[in-house]
Amino acid sequence: MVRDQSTKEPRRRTEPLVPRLRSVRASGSTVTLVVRARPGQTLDQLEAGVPGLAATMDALSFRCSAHRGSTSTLLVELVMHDALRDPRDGTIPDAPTTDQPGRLVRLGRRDVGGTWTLTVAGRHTLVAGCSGAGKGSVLWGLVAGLAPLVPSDTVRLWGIDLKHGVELRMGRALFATVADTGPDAIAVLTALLDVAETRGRAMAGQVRAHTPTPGDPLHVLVVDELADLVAYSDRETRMEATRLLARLLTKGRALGVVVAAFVQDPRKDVVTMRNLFTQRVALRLLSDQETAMVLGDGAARTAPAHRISPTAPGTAWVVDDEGASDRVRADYWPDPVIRDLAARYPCRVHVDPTPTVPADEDGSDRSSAQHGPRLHAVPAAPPERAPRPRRPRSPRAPRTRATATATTGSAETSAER
Ligand SMILES: Nc1ncnc2c1ncn2[C@@H]1O[C@H](COP(=O)(O)OP(=O)(O)OP(=O)(O)O)[C@@H](O)[C@H]1O
Repeated sequence: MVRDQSTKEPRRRTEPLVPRLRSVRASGSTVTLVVRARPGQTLDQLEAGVPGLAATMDALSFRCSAHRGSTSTLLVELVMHDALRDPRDGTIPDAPTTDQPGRLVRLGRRDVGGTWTLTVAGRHTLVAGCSGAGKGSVLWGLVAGLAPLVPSDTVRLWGIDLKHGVELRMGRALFATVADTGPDAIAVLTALLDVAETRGRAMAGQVRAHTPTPGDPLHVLVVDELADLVAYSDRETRMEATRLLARLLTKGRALGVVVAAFVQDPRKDVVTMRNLFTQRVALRLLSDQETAMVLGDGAARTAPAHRISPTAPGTAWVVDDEGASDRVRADYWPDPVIRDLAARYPCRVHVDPTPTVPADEDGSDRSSAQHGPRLHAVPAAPPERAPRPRRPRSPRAPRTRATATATTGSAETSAER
């Protein structure tokens, strides 16, 4: 028999190579698929098909990762309804979440279920979000998670808030210092660099990572609106702050000196040292370019922070160490709760951001006073200044149910905006 090659060959070549669906599991708001590549297929090819699959299934968002580290099997989590829709208030922790200071700080919820945590120790954190995106929720969640270790000076919080200290002074007693002028901010950065230098010398050849203990703390610098410091202040402050901060970001991590910075506008001319931050959180952003700037190339597709609804402040996208993205929502911290938090966990070391005062020798700051940072440490809580008036805070209830998908391109459309 003569085979008709002209009709059969082309059809065989165009047959799609369908990956094998290994399992499907529904739980809570998510459907989890395990998909195995066929011979010749790669995980990247499988991943490229997930946005289409999610759109077909009307999923709100999706998350994919290599299944148990496999190079041929993909785990796809499709989020079918918005578990993060209703806002939730933060609660003051009674104790640290782990016995490792600065690890697993609880910030809120993940849309695939469970708690959203961040590790602050050993990482520099950049949180970006447009005005009203809810940066305050992430900031106070982070501070609250560390707060139980503040009174024992196992964690020491430093603040820079050049908007007259309006945000950070709400919880002023938690902080060893809050700098609200350019020169004070430079003094704070200089002092923290001194701490890092001193520790670096002491640790050389002994240990590679600092372990916080009472009196020899994990130093966490919280910068509210980074652009005020590195982009919008006077030229001298801007240049010096950028230089000091870049040095701190380069050497501080293993030495127990970390930075958590918050910024509205992540553009390159605003935050030149973006890439020195080792973990990033993208709250609502204004464009897919901003999403890529904060979370990295390709993130606009898998972690579309520019599509977060303005009616859901505190919602963010994060990308973990393995490149998997997560939609999360921070708990909300009303002003009275922040004040209670500060009253419950006051910092007992006051650092006076006046560069002219000589270093303290009384041993109250073993990590830094020995080698004389330019700031003055006293073993007492600072006198509380009356907080300056700020915008009233009250949680925004969502206006409509989110119908958006992270995948279709038409997301969070008319109903939301
Ligand atoms: N997690 C949250 N849940 C519910 N509502 C929130 C949440 N976070 C913030 N909000 C609401 O959104 C408002 C704006 O939040 P926030 O002040 O934190 O934004 P922001 O990003 O710091 O803005 P800006 O840069 O303009 O100061 C709050 O006053 C509050 O009403």
